[in-house]
Amino acid sequence: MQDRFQRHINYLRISLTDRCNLRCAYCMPPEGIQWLPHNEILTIEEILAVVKAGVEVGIRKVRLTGGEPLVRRGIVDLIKRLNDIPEIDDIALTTNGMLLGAMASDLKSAGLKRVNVSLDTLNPIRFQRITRYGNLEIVMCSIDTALEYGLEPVKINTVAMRGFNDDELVDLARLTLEKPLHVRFIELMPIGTSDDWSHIRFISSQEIRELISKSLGNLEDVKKVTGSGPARYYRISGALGTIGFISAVSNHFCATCNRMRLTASGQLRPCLFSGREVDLKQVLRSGAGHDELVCIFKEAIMSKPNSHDLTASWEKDDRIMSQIGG
Ligand SMILES: Nc1nc2c(ncn2[C@@H]2O[C@H](COP(=O)(O)OP(=O)(O)OP(=O)(O)O)[C@@H](O)[C@H]2O)c(=O)[nH]1
Ligand SMILES: C[S@@+](CC[C@H](N)C(=O)[O-])C[C@H]1O[C@@H](n2cnc3c(N)ncnc32)[C@H](O)[C@@H]1O
Ligand code: SF4
Ligand code: SF4
Repeated sequence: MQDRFQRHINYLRISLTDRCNLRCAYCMPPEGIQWLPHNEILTIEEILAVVKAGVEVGIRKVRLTGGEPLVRRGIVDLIKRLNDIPEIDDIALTTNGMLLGAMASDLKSAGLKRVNVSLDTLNPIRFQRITRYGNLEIVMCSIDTALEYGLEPVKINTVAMRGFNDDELVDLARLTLEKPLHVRFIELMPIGTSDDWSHIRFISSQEIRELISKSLGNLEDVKKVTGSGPARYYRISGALGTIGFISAVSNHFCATCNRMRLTASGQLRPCLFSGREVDLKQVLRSGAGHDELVCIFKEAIMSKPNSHDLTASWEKDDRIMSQIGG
């Protein structure tokens, strides 16, 4: 359905858990956060009830995220059951890649269509520094496994950070020359937990683009890479994959926003950067039926804000990506 600003809303991002097996420095403190108790997380049945209500108001694409969605028990079963909903035509996953290699076969058989894998550096020491518990080799193998199983398009999410990976952005872009990968550079957003990883490290998409085209030549426009997100895509001449830019800060894409979010604790959230949420968990647990859920979903879509300007609210926020469902 359309919201008040004539945007077509068809995409639901579902956070399966606030937990994670890594602690990326820009996302979480080293000790982690206060995890939600299990009974405060939506069950698989409850998630499915929300998706079925979403389908009635036009949801056709779902993305499973978190926290780290692959640490959530029952994810394979959930994907199978999402795949059984005829109206859902795209089931995607955003993951840090640590468990993806081992699970790729089951995920594919269950009906997962494609994956986006986070990868901020190609240097093993830096990788461990930024993720604190991650292992670069495992993640690189997972990316190859995802390609082998046809979980395509395989997209790589790279947060660009000055003084951390700005000297590697060209090498990351080069990954697209030999493999059909879609490497997306994401602008660092001011919602992490540490001042060391805040606006002082911000690099704009335009600066990254200039850096890459200086080294690798002109970037050709690419019209479409399968997906529902806000990235703009380009190709290095002759490359198998593409390069994308997610300019959440310098050039927000709210005018074409197509999404709603469901947090792990069951809040339906119309906008990543607006605290307004509807408590669906309470509604579900007080015995609401399908029609009531559909009504609430509709109202939440109609309450989506026009936009959110991150440059105007650069101050640190209490909420972090893994809690909202990044
Ligand atoms: N400002 C803003 N940023 C978003 C939003 N959704 C995703 N992002 C950013 O884009 C990054 C990549 O998102 P992904 O989870 O890989 O998914 P996507 O780009 O929406 O998905 P596809 O294009 O369908 O593959 C996220 O980590 C966020 O940094 C949004 O609604 N608003
Ligand atoms: C919150 S994670 C959840 C899914 C999974 N754990 C992963 O890392 O892919 C989703 C994406 O958000 C990005 N992210 C987290 N904090 C961010 C920030 N402050 N600015 C920009 N992107 C951020 C991560 O790099 C990752 O690509
Ligand atoms: S970015 Fe993803 S992998 Fe890294 S700490 Fe946040 S939720 Fe975990
Ligand atoms: S900031 Fe809000 S309105 Fe803008 S693209 Fe993200 S979710 Fe949509």
